[in-house]
Amino acid sequence: MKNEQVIEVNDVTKSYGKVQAVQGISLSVEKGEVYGVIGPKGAGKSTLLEMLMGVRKADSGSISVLGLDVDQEEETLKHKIGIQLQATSLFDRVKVKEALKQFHSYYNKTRSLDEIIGLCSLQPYLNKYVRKLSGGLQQRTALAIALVNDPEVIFLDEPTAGLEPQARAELWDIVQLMKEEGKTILISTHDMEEVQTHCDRVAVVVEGKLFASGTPDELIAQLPGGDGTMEDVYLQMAVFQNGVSA
Ligand SMILES: Nc1ncnc2c1ncn2[C@@H]1O[C@H](COP(=O)(O)OP(=O)(O)OP(=O)(O)O)[C@@H](O)[C@H]1O
Repeated sequence: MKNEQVIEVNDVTKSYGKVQAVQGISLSVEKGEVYGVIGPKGAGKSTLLEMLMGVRKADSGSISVLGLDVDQEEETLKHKIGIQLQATSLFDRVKVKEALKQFHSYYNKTRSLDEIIGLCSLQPYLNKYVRKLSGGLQQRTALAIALVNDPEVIFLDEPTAGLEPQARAELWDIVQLMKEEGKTILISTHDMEEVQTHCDRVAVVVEGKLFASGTPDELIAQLPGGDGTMEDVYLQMAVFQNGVSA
């Protein structure tokens, strides 16, 4: 049986003035996958994710998420996806419980707050101000907020950046639980160890283009000698980008 495609991206481009941030990317993501997006700084990862979330409009090409066109059916889609917002922006002046309740009230279809609090182990922090929490707890709060509408697809843009190992592990534990529930997760990260351990498939974006994609094992098999780690894949790709081995 063919796996269900949850995200289909077809030849998408996006420029900011003269900067061609995304230049003709096509990819597809299956239901239940943890799909990593990796690449050097400025490669176009955030721009790509933002277009998939429907918060940034592509210049050309098409994107369908859960069978919905992200441009035409943005309103419907908003209720079916979860976006991990940066904790510093929207809700850092409120307490964890208040932030959760506020976002919970925006949606018709929701997941029980108690359940989300349990999933994200936030019980001890409910009456603390978000901005006073550690980076890891802020990210967990942001992830909890992304789960309030019980989304089928979850977008995480560098959720573990700057976190210590324990906080990273806790965040990935929640991602794993979501995967086990059949959710589809798209995640950008600069941490190749995380990619190798947790991602089912990976898109390598370099200078706005899809340089390679596949499972971590498939990408590693493409290395000279066919052996190594995702760190080696990343280094190889950065070398390619500098034209050394092109
Ligand atoms: N709002 C914007 N206006 C102008 N240029 C932008 C804007 N957002 C991104 N860019 C440019 O587009 C290119 C791709 O940026 P993007 O943030 O998508 O890359 P990224 O791979 O997510 O980078 P990072 O790893 O640093 O987050 C970069 O050259 C960046 O400077």
